[in-house]
Amino acid sequence: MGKAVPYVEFDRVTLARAGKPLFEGFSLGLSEARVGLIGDNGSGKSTLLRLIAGLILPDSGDVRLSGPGEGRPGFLFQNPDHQILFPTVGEEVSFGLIEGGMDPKTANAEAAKLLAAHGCAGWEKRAVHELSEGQKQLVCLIAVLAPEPNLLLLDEPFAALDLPTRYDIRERLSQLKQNIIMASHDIDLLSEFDRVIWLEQGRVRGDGPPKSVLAAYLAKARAGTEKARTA
Ligand SMILES: Nc1ncnc2c1ncn2[C@@H]1O[C@H](COP(=O)(O)OP(=O)(O)OP(=O)(O)O)[C@@H](O)[C@H]1O
Repeated sequence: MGKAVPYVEFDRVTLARAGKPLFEGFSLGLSEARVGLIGDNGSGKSTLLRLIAGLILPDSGDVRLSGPGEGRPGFLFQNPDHQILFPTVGEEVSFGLIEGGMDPKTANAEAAKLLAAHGCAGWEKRAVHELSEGQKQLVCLIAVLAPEPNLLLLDEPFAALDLPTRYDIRERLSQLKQNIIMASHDIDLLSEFDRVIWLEQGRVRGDGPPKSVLAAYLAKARAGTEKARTA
């Protein structure tokens, strides 16, 4: 069987953040439908997702998107408050459709349909600031999916959610047809992915099937805890 063609390709990417090198000659191709990113705080997961989304540009090298990576990816941030732009749920969901060229009246009707399809019928006029964190995250997910992006980039979208909401959104994600690249600390969720990449200080420390990469990451984290206890 031939090697799958990557839909995201980092080609010798170099990037400094706050004057410090983070990625140096970083090359990586992604061709799997569900790719997980794991790594300690500050290892570069969010920055990698932002590079893929084109929200930041490399200092040198290229990030290329093709095939299922083409078009503007949908980006779900860790904190819905960093994502939400509008006062009402309806405006938030219709925005991406209007931006994509749909006339506002059709976009509003479409937004209402999408909300209803996700169990949020009649939410159009609701004020976003009155929603719970989980409800906000759900609205963000519906808004991100509305323009039907080929690729979804998810930056620890479950961190602030209670368990039932986490399972609900997780179930919704598992049914999506889109390719997904997700940064997460949720070992259970990542164990269902096709490939997991372990980042450490802007480098790939582990890469492969979830079972082996997650086991190695956990072992390293536990060893660190052990060392701290005996120091
Ligand atoms: N906007 C920014 N300006 C300057 N430095 C930044 C910025 N964003 C991130 N960094 C730095 O880049 C490095 C990687 O950060 P990044 O947010 O990509 O890590 P992460 O793996 O997503 O971490 P976490 O798990 O805490 O979300 C860190 O050293 C961070 O301080």
